[in-house]
Amino acid sequence: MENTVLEWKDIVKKRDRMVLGPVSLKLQENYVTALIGRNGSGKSTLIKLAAQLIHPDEGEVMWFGQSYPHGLPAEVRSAIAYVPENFVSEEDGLKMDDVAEFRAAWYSNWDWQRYEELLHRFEVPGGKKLNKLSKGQRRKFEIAAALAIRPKLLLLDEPSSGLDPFAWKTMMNEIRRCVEEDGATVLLSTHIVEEIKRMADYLILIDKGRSLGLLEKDTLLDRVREVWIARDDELLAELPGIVDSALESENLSRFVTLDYVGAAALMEEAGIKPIRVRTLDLDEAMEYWMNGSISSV
Ligand SMILES: Nc1ncnc2c1ncn2[C@@H]1O[C@H](COP(=O)(O)OP(=O)(O)OP(=O)(O)O)[C@@H](O)[C@H]1O
Repeated sequence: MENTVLEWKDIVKKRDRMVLGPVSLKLQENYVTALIGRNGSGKSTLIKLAAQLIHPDEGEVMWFGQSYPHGLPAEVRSAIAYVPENFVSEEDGLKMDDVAEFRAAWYSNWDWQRYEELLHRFEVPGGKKLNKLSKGQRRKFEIAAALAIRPKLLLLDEPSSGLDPFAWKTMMNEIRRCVEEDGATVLLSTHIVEEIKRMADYLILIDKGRSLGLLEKDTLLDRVREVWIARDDELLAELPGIVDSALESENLSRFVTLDYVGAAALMEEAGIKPIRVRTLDLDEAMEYWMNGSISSV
């Protein structure tokens, strides 16, 4: 049986102009899950709850099967790395190495070799104060420091923001390495389809503070198809999961279904063979999902 590393259980968090939740979601061990959704939908709020930077108004967050409403104990906290979207200003005037020393003392699994190696690969100049780093360099430092913790749970809020393409590729490889070699579980919020394609095993879609569910990426791709058949309006009206349809010519219909297995079974029953079937790209499939068209499994 798979282990649950993180769980949001009936979570409600009230924000100025919106309410996140109720949300119930679980992350299984050793997978990468991408949080997707429009700006302001609640992705960072969910991640901050997972980092216990904020507390829910209702419900509870569980880490490794337990809730800690009065604060994460040191051994649990030291298994969790968090790279925020915006960095804390209290550390601005400190030198990188001093911040690293501080974190090394705090996190029991801190790996100096990994930290140095990552800074070298990211080409971040050593010894600088954090506020003297460029935005991308600062993010590289934070990613290196997060990975140096050798976390069991890695929380990344839009990690690629401001990274150059070389650093972006290094980051993606290193995150996968962290999952494959260290058995880490990763949650990252992103707007970048390529990042989801390359890294994510699962997707969570957040829309206006609500979860539209958690789907395996491959399941999403398997479900959605664009199909062309000889015109049969009666059959088309019965097919499941139709989200888009058009008459291409007098005798040719085209439709998109979110339940291709169900649609194919009905077509077979009716003795209709599709003329053409197209698998959608991830960004197209995600767009249908975002439009509220697919429920989670
Ligand atoms: N500290 C806060 N206090 C009050 N409201 C907040 C706070 N932080 C965020 N919000 C509000 O909560 C909502 C969700 O914000 P959140 O940052 O979680 O969205 P997001 O999905 O991460 O957005 P983006 O993709 O733009 O980063 C927004 O309406 C935002 O204005």
